[in-house]
Amino acid sequence: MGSSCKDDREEVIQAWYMDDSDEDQRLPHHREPKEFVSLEQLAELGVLSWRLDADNYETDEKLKKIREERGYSYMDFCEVCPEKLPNYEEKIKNFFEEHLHTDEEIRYCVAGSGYFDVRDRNDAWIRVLVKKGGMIVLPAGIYHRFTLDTDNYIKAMRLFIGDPIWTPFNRPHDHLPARKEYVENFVHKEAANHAVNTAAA
Ligand SMILES: CSCCC(=O)/C(O)=C/O
Ligand SMILES: [Fe+2]
Repeated sequence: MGSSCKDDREEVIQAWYMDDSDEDQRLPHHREPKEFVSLEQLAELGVLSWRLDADNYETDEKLKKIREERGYSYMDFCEVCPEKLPNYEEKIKNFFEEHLHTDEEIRYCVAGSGYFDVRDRNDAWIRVLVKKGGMIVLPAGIYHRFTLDTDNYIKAMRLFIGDPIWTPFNRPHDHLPARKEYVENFVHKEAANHAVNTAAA
């Protein structure tokens, strides 16, 4: 993508490095000065993203193609707000515990917004804001967490390959094969690529 051509995903997905303040988790938690993270940098961590037409998800050919290509046979919706989510307080607390899954976490925001925080290669938190129309895939084995923002509402489509397994493994679970594979593919290999590219520049 040329530098003059803005990536339209940036209108619905933005990412930045977080500060380490203990203030309300729903605040943006930008560093001072702000340190944004590009969608390409997220992809280097295995975090994939798309912009889709959230008003027409039933008939959206782009979503259909992604589901077919990536084998996302399962789909349901998760609405996070006190009125709609059973055991809201407990769920919100659990979502924000740092954890990993043994499969991809695939979320497509069809209304509202929320923050998916992911660890970078050096274990720093990157906050990923996903708004209506944003779809992200967190790879199996990446440490992450989720929180609502101050608007307190998200409706997300959840996708999965086959029968869904939602089990979170709270950190530390470094011995799991999914974690070892993640570290091999996205921490070690990507660190080596980065070193080569930096030396060549
Ligand atoms: C917006 S979907 C709720 C968050 C969730 O399902 C999850 O697994 C977070 O890590
Ligand atoms: Fe998760």
